[in-house]
Amino acid sequence: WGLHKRVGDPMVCILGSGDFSRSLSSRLRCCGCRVVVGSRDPQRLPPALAEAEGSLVFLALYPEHYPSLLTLRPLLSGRILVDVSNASSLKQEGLSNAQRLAQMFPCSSVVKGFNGLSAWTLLTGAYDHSRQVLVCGDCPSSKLSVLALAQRLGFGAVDVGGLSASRALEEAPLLLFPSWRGPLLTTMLLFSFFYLYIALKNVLMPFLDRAENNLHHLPLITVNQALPAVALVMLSLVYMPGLLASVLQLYRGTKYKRFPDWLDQWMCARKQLGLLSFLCAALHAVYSVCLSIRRASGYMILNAAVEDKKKVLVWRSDLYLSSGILGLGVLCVLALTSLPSVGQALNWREFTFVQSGLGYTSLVLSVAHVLFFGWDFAFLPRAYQYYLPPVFLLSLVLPCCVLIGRFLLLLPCCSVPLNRIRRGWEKNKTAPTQH
Ligand SMILES: NC(=O)C1=CN([C@@H]2O[C@H](COP(=O)(O)OP(=O)(O)OC[C@H]3O[C@@H](n4cnc5c(N)ncnc54)[C@H](OP(=O)(O)O)[C@@H]3O)[C@@H](O)[C@H]2O)C=CC1
Ligand SMILES: [Fe+3]
Repeated sequence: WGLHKRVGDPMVCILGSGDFSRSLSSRLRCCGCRVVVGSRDPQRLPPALAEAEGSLVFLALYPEHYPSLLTLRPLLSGRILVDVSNASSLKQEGLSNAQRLAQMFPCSSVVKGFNGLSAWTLLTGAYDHSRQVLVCGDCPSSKLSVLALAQRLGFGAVDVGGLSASRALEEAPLLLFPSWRGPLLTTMLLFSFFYLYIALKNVLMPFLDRAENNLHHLPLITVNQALPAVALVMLSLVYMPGLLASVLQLYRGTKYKRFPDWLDQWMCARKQLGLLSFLCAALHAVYSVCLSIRRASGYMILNAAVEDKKKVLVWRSDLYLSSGILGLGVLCVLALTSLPSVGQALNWREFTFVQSGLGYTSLVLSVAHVLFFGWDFAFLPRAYQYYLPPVFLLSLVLPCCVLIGRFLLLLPCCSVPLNRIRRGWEKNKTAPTQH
């Protein structure tokens, strides 16, 4: 406490001496607050609540133990009780933890907050207000005290309304990676589609057709054919919503109308889609390295190069590898700049350059990689066996649409009005006239 203990520093009480309590009290002390911790066990810590003059009392215990505090009712009356508990399961019936607490202590004022933070964040989280504490409660002045304390501890503090909002706050931390759900599902669906498609074309059909047994393709070769297709389609899904938004703005002639919800959500999922695309591309690289070691196919191509006329083969396979490696490298940079700490170090211009400019570069490189790979096959009738076009062709459809769309939007007839719209011009509004 030493240096920080000054008259006038706020006094905060914490009931319960577990993980959350320890982390919270350490942060409070770092920020110049005086802290009193009360415990059930008088041996462990003296119950100093009676002499503590502060009005803020954090309840750092599980809600099923709240009734054990009923004996403290006279001491707690008139104070602000901060409920930091989380829901134990989603879609619970009846009152939230905070609402039940408010019923138990009618003479105290209950404020919900801090429950989205982990004990670890409290201990080590940055003091830069980028992490938000959501607070709700029925008494405005109590809420203000808690909001002020959250800001003092270096968090952004947001008032989300009355105590009726507490259920949502209690349930929110239970959701597992909510922003990743859609992108993960998309990845899995795409992967299943491509995997089954390749299995049908290269394993099942040859077996039915000429009893050829290709089952050994399934664990590695088929996976490594599906992965790049997924990576490529996912990457084009990153840039698709931006194009659609531009087209919509052009069509409406204004940027001041909200996008439809699905487009909004899609835009918000771009970072996750991009990172998952990066993951698939990286896995594809690792798989390919393993496969080529196994096959030693490199030697075969090198041997072929000895014969002069086959040099064109080397050219193509080297361009294929090179564009793939470069595309993956650019994706690496993109993934890195999506880390908050790296992204914050860039200014607005640099960030758009990296995310848009480099993003399209990696899309072009990946498309080139696939084209160099498939160029030979594309014109063989054998590639279209069983009326199933090769996977790389399927995986090119969306990326090519995106690249063509992007190119069209760069033409002056689109880019000039689009830039005007981005600067606030509106189609149906004439300039203000002077009277
Ligand atoms: N840990 C975390 O990261 C987070 C925790 N929370 C919330 O904080 C609250 C406490 O969590 P946490 O600190 O992790 O849990 P702990 O189990 O570490 O601590 C709970 C404390 O409750 C007290 N307690 C235990 N049993 C009883 C009982 N039968 N009667 C009365 N008091 C009891 C004990 O304190 P004592 O012995 O001193 O009385 C114990 O230290 C929970 O509601 C949790 O949801 C919220 C966000 C994050
Ligand atoms: Fe590849």
